[in-house]
Amino acid sequence: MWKDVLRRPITTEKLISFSRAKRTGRCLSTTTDSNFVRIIDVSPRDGLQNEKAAVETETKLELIDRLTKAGLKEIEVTAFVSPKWVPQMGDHSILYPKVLSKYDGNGVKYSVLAPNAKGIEQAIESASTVGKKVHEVAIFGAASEGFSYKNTNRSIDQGFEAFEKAIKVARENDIRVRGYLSTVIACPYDGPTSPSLVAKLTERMLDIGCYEVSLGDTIGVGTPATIEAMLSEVLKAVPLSQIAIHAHDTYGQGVANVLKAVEMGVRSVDSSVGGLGGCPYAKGASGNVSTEDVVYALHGLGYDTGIDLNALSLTGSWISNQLNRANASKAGRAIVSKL
Ligand SMILES: CC(C)(COP(=O)([O-])OP(=O)([O-])OC[C@H]1O[C@@H](n2cnc3c(N)ncnc32)[C@H](O)[C@@H]1OP(=O)([O-])[O-])[C@@H](O)C(=O)NCCC(=O)NCCSC(=O)C[C@@](C)(O)CC(=O)[O-]
Repeated sequence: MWKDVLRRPITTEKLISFSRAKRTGRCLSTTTDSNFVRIIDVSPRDGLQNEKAAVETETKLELIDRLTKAGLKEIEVTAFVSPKWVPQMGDHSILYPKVLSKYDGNGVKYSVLAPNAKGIEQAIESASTVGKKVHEVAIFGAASEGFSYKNTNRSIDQGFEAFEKAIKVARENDIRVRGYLSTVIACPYDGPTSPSLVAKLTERMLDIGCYEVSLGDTIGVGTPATIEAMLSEVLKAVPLSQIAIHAHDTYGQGVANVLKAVEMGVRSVDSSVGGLGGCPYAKGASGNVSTEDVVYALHGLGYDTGIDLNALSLTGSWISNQLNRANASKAGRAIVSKL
């Protein structure tokens, strides 16, 4: 029956209703009407993890402080991954307690990335040194075997075994778990990714206990057309409210891809101030889509993000100077030049 319905011309709005109805068994008639888009700034983690020169913990803390003051409500601050794999995140146990002791209770979510139970246990341990709890953990898997092995030394299925153990630890400690699924458009090692595999793995991540899955175009090769094709398939399997988009800007498509996802009803967007970022294990990947560019476009379309674009742009300019690199955000550069 679903195949018959989907063969007919269909609007995005209808598609989303069908997707929800299929999963929930109820018939819903409208798409999301929310005007608010959640922005999850991942620059202290995804943005910095690939920097060759060591970035001082104090610099990371100031970045987090500036993002907080610019109105970000969700910031991914570090990764409890093996420091042998990602040395740049090796200061997680110093940084995270400092973040929690300064900001815990201010209404902002300071989340961390972890690949396994050990990472979550370390995050819990480091938060407990200042009498705090971990705000949220993000686990990460891939929709391609090549990237899964390069990034985490394990197959997709072995990754899920690790996630189940990790989620058990998170549950026992009352910590919400977000999921990342990388290479949802293509993999630098395996080539194009099938949208139906992305849908299957997204559903699997939700089934094991993630509250949301962030779909990552890790190497930024997607276009609005491929993003739409991928999301259309995913939304046949899972509710829109449990999907986020994580775009990289390698081919300059980042904002267009985010807007396509938002047009389709997605209301959770990952981005990185100054367009910082890239994954050390994704050959050819450049920075994340810049938070400034995304916020500028969303505000221009009448969406609300709760973010002060001037303060955000100054933050992008500041961190780019600190890292001695060009500010990759066009909106950020233009805004700062007029301040
Ligand atoms: C998954 C592992 C650990 C497997 O790495 P492995 O070497 O296969 O692990 P292992 O289980 O055999 O253990 C080896 C050693 O690592 C230790 N270990 C084990 N776990 C941890 C941990 N959590 N923290 C610290 N240490 C850990 C473990 O204790 C042991 O220590 P030793 O006995 O040798 O001293 C490794 O591959 C790893 O840490 N990978 C992380 C890679 C990474 O962080 N990549 C970037 C993030 S993903 C990304 O950027 C994409 C995303 C999310 O942004 C979305 C997108 O753009 O698509």
